[in-house]
Amino acid sequence: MSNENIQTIDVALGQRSYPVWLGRGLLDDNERWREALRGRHALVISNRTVAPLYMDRVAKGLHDLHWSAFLLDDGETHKSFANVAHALDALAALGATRDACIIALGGGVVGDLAGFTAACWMRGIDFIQMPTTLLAMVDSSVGGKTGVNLPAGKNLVGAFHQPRAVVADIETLSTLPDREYRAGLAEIIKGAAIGDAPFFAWLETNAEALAARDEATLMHAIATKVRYKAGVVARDETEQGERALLNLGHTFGHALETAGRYTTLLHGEAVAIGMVMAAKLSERLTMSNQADTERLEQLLKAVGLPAALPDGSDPDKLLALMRLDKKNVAGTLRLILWRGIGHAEIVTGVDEDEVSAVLREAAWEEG
Ligand SMILES: NC(=O)c1ccc[n+]([C@@H]2O[C@H](COP(=O)([O-])OP(=O)(O)OC[C@H]3O[C@@H](n4cnc5c(N)ncnc54)[C@H](O)[C@@H]3O)[C@@H](O)[C@H]2O)c1
Ligand SMILES: O=C(O)C(=O)C[C@@H](O)[C@H](O)[C@H](O)COP(=O)(O)O
Ligand SMILES: [Zn+2]
Repeated sequence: MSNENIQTIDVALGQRSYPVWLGRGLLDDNERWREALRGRHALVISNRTVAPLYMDRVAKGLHDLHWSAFLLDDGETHKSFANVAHALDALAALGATRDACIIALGGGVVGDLAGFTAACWMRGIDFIQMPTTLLAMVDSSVGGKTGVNLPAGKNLVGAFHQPRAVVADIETLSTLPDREYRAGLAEIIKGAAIGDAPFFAWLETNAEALAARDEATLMHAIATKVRYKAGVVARDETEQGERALLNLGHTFGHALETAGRYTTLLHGEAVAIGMVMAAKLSERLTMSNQADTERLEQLLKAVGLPAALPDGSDPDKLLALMRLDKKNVAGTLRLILWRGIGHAEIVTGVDEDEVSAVLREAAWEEG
């Protein structure tokens, strides 16, 4: 297969560096991704929606290996500890040795769970990310955050475990439902909002083309976001500092997802709303201005994302859920707040009364 139009973005982590390949037809290009497989065992983890669409292409590249598949039911609720145990059982049934490789074929749910399974089996084996959603291509497949949810909160169990390669075949996006596609745009907008004001302006100009899935525009957006995230991860792999900025909107967003028992809002939608809440809180704390909040809201709406709290949101419940966020320290809220387009900041000891006031106002506006 020709290398034309395939972009390679490196995640520079010394001996654990890996490529993110981005382009059309990559699932069929097994000569390329087979190099990341070291042993003779492979477990493909996917789900019941994605496997019928794309498993055949991956299977062609595994024909001479000892491999099997483990399929999740579809949905965020299946990113669970119980399913990690089932995936580990599948590795045992396969007779997987330490040189085995897990292939994650699907969206972020599959990728997070497969990566965590890889981190656990025999204290850590290889895995390859084959993201099939926009969100997974621009965010979850890159950077090695793996894990699962608990009923008490999002991603409360997990490990940092980097993949050996990311194979982002944009052809797979042709079957992705619109709502899921838009959810992926939220994580692209997030990257621009945190650290790239010119990219934010470019997104504003190209919002219509992006919403219409224009391929050249989309390729530019995906590559820009992946390059940005790869840089942050290379500088701060385990979130000792700067990487926490990638959590803009997530303390609110994860609380919204958990409050809806992982069934009402998609992750990207929750992050979109969460970013607006973070912007409003930042405005209230005089860190940013109303004009920038409005630009953020406008851009999110322009690509079809929600920007307001869902009907019936309970501010007290959301605040209680935010108290279990992993960024918090010494019992105080540690949030990613905003200095305006292109600038986010980690703020420790945020006053809960201020957070509560923003949530109440937002819930009242919706009610
Ligand atoms: N690890 C990280 O750094 C990171 C970053 C962002 C998000 N996440 C996590 O990722 C998850 C969200 O990922 P997601 O948005 O990809 O959701 P998802 O994995 O649930 O996939 C979205 C939906 O699209 C379907 N699907 C996937 N690919 C398809 C395709 N090509 N054609 C048709 N349907 C397809 C899936 O079956 C599912 O129904 C959340 O759990 C979130 O916490 C992790
Ligand atoms: O890669 C990161 O770092 C991120 O924070 C990316 C987020 O978009 C992603 O949702 C991540 O899973 C959140 O991680 P968590 O540490 O808040 O669980
Ligand atoms: Zn996210």
